Amino acid sequence: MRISVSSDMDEPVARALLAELRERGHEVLAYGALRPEDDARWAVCSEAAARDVPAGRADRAVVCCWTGTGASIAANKVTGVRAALCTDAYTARGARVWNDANVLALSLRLTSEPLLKEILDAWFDAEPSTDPDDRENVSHVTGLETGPETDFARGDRGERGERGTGP
Ligand SMILES: O=C(CO)[C@H](O)[C@H](O)COP(=O)(O)O
Repeated sequence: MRISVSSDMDEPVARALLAELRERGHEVLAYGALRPEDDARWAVCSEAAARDVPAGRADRAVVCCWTGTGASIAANKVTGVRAALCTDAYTARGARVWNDANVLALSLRLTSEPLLKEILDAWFDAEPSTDPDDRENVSHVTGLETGPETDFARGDRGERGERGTGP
């Protein structure tokens, strides 16, 4: 696969991520502090890496910052991106299976190199669920990017449940 990778900090685990992806046979496009002269602000480099996915320049992206939060927020603002901040392998697997996440966000602070490998194993091994309920959730999230607020989100009682009717 071709993977876009960004980090706002030139940390050992970010370098390990590049090396690990290349070791696994992926082509890597680096952004931010991982590329000379690039803009390393977390908002900017995360956006740049994430944009490669819906644009077809990359199959997936991995965006990193110290907490992982800013990188995931920036990536999720890009239309067509479903970015998931993952701090363990179970979450990374779930992000692929249930969320069909196409961007992985990582915390440089929390991700050790052994944990990084576990997260990448889970992230690349898992496939999106074909369960109709899971696909409907993914479609719903995709629709939020441009669509109007749904009755369900407004809290109207619908056939799906009672959300919004509590105290
Ligand atoms: O975790 C982050 C954003 O979510 C950043 O990595 C952290 O805030 C450091 O950024 P800066 O060097 O710009 O202060």
